[in-house]
Amino acid sequence: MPRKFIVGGNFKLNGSQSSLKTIVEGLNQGNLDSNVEIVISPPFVYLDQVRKAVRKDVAVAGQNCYNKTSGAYTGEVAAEMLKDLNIDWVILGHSERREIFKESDEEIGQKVAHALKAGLKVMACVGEKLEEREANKTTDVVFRQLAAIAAHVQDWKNVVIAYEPVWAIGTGKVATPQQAQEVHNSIRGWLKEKVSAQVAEETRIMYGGSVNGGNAATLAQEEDVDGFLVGGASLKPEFVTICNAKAKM
Ligand SMILES: O=C[C@H](O)COP(=O)(O)O
Repeated sequence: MPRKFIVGGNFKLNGSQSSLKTIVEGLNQGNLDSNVEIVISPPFVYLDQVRKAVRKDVAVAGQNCYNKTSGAYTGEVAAEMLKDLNIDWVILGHSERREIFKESDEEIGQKVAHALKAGLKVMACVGEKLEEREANKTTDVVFRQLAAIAAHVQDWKNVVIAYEPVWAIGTGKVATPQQAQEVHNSIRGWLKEKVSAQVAEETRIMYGGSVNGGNAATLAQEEDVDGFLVGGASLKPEFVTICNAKAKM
């Protein structure tokens, strides 16, 4: 069965009630390819507003969640709380969480385990830094991050992998289609070897890093690119073009 193309919009720390209303209205009026799964991820405080306002064929994700259900963890949000708001997805292991907030591979693995147990679907992010790529350590890094995630996954149906090379995030320096394909193919190979051929075949691998309305269609043609995780451009009208990039082939 072909893998359903999936496009995520990670709004990061951006937006206001007013600007998100405009973005949601744009999506609601947009001509979106029904063969593509679309998930948008506003900051926590706007999740409820966005979920209630956005069309029902667009899902909503948290940008993070903690690995505890409740307790004295000031500032944290539980997977169960996202579920309580009827949020279906969560992004975990984003490089900004890894770098700025010092989340370790193991902590991310625990968050993945907890989120899946709570019934969320997970976009699990992996990706190398520029110096790691230049030192030919891309697959070492990506496989290490992947192993920490995979150790906590039983049912891969609820997991999508987002390959996001750190050097391409927010820099305008998008990976070439060949660079993306090469790593995606390696990730699929890793899944085949370490998990199963079926999981390798069925698990979707998104690319993230400076995707925009101009480069999405070319990237989408690569065999192992099953979608995009979009940052900056997801806040703009061109997000609709990105969502439809596969259909334009
Ligand atoms: O989660 C999204 C990625 O960090 C990509 O961000 P970007 O599209 O702004 O480069």
